[in-house]
This record gives sequence, structure tokens and C-alpha cells, in this order.
Amino acid sequence: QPEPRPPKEFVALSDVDPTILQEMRYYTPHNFTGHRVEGYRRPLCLLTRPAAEALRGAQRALLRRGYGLKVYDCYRPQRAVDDFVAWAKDLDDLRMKAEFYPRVAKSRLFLDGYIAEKSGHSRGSTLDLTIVRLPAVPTRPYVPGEPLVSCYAPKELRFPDNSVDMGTGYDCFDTLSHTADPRVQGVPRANRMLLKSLMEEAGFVNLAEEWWHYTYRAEPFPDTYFDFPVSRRPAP
Ligand SMILES: C[C@@H](N)C(=O)N[C@H](C)C(=O)O
Ligand SMILES: [Zn+2]
Repeated sequence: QPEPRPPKEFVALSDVDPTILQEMRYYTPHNFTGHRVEGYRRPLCLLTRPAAEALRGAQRALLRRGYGLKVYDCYRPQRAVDDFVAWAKDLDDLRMKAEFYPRVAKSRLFLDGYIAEKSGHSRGSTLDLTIVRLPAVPTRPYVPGEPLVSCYAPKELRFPDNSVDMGTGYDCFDTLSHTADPRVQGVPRANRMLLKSLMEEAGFVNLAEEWWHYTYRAEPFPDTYFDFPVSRRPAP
């Protein structure tokens, strides 16, 4: 049985805006599961065309200020979500807890809204992203088994990320990641609010539990959860 390919309404973000940086975490073991997630065949950001074009608008506004966007996750196949669900059932696998959910019980991650069994990402118009000061400083790869540092430690102690300081790292499952958490003040709060205002201006809506998660309001597939793997469309 041949694998389903991306429908024609989906584009590679790099074809729409090659200036947006990409660090596709679920293609790598540097994520809350500690393994490459099912369905990520390539380190690619796929989105529906309207969402990608709207994102290009936000990027243009940011480039004028000497900053740019970096995406961590875009379209996420349902099989990847199912992989998250299977991982969550194994309560003994706490490999990545010390970095990604030090204060939250693994059994609470779905209940507390940090991961969804039916995710907007699978509809193709949701993405996780941050802001990077340009020129972007190169980052190093994560080495499986290396000592982990909490995602809410001060930025200089966390795993290196060329993102501006958002108060926590990406996929930090903690109330400190709630976009409007009052304990986050000063520069990190201003950075979150800059991302929020840019993204809202471009037509996206934020998830209150995660400063990095946005959905395009006028998404073309509001009821469809796709399951094709992350790979390029064949050339026509
Ligand atoms: C897992 C995290 N990056 C995320 O996207 N969470 C939301 C709730 C989702 O799974 O849709
Ligand atoms: Zn997300």
C-alpha cells in the first residue's frame, strides 16, 4: 500500500518563505518523548497554503525590526499524535522529564492541555514557533543521554536555543509556559506579547497554555485530521 502524500492544498513553508528558520524538533530526539516521532520522515514544515502565506506576512513585519521567526512544529500527522498517546501510557519512561515537564506528573500532560489527542496541528494550519534575533546564532544538536536542564531554568543555563528569551524553553509543560502567566515579566513577557501581537495581526490565535502554539483562524480544514507522513509532494 503506497503511503498517502500531502494534498495539493499543503505547501512546504520553505517554498513560501525561505527566510523563516526551521528546527523541526519531532524529527529529532530532542523533544519530550526522547525519540523521533512517528510520521516525521523529513525535517520539513508543511502547512496549508493560506496559513503559510499568513505566516510570511508576520515574518515580513519582524524582519524590519532585525528579528525573524523560527518554527518547531507545523503539520503533525495523526500517527504522530498517536505516538504521543502511546508514549504517555508508559508512565515508567521518564527519560526527558527533567527538561520538559519537571514539575508536572506525566499522567497529567494531556489532562492539563499541554498535548492533545486530536491536535490542531493535524489540520495543517497550526504551528509552534518563536522569535530569533538575526543573524541567528548556530545551535548545537542534542546528544541523547546528555544531562538535562529544566526548561524553566534561566535562559543561559537551559539547552542552547537561538530563540529570544520567552521565559521557558519550547514544549516546557509547566504553568510558566501559559502565555499570560503573571510570574513572567520584563523582557520575556515583552517577547511573548510581541509574538502574540504579530501573529494575531497575521490572523492566528494563540493557545493560552503555550506561548509557542498558534492556529490560523480561517483554517481551510477545520474538521479534518490528516494522517499523511511529513514528506515532500512528488514533483507534478
Ligand atoms: C505538544 C505541543 N507542542 C502542542 O502542540 N500541544 C497542543 C496542545 C497540541 O498537541 O495540539
Ligand atoms: Zn503546538
